[in-house]
Amino acid sequence: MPRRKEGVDMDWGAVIVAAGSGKRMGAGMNKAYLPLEGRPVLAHTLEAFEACEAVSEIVIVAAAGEEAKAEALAREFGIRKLTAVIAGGAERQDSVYAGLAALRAEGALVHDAARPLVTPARIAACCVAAAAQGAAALAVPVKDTIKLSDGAGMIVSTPERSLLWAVQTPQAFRRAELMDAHERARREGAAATDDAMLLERLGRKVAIVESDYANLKITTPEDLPIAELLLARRRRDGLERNG
Ligand SMILES: Nc1ccn([C@@H]2O[C@H](COP(=O)(O)OP(=O)(O)OP(=O)(O)O)[C@@H](O)[C@H]2O)c(=O)n1
Ligand SMILES: C[C@](O)(CO)[C@H](O)COP(=O)(O)O
Repeated sequence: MPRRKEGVDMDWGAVIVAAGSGKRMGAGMNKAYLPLEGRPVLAHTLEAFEACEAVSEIVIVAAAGEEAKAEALAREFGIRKLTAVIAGGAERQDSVYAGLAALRAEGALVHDAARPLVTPARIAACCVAAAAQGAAALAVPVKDTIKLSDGAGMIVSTPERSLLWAVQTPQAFRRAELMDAHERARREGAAATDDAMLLERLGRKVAIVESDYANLKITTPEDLPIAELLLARRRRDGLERNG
């Protein structure tokens, strides 16, 4: 059990969800295994959590049939905190739920494998905020003006931009509370594209922790060269993993 960290009064386990099919990337494979600066996207992601002192265990949620591939990758890149590799489900929500069941730590971090530029410092900041406020999520202020549509291509309204945040991962929760929220959503047929939604619908507060725009999600083809450039800039600025 790692020493309790200043400001982080609980131990944290990470659920790294890597069971998607990467349809929008169009690579014909799981984008978690695409090369980024010569190493798989998933390797970059795992290394950040391995390097974060607040994190004591890592569970990888792999696509069915890719469990051995994920485990071999974790071994190749020296991920010693790995405690389980399990099969994900049809939706991201199902994969997170499956990963939570394999986690033991009191605190649960949920992170997209497709966000490889997260840093140990940002992970730790999310843990500190969640330990203090119950739950927290990394996010960045929205830069564009966002429109709500009628679903048929017409603008309906413009939400106040100063109140809008583009939420990222990790998102941090007390594991038992997040598991309960997932179980209630499954019973009630509630779908969620992130985990904070599952607490919001129960009236629970989730704190915003300002992140950086570099913590992008590798989603469409242009995201990989952007991530390469961001990594090169981080290396040039000497930030490496501790930014
Ligand atoms: N059934 C799913 C769907 C997504 N994810 C994971 O959730 C993260 C965010 O999902 P997304 O970017 O949508 O990944 P994909 O579902 O692979 O992308 P697409 O929607 O383009 O197919 C990714 O790390 C992905 O591997 C998952 O574990 N299980
Ligand atoms: C969880 C998330 O990354 C927060 O922005 C996002 O909702 C994932 O969406 P996806 O469609 O599953 O990539």
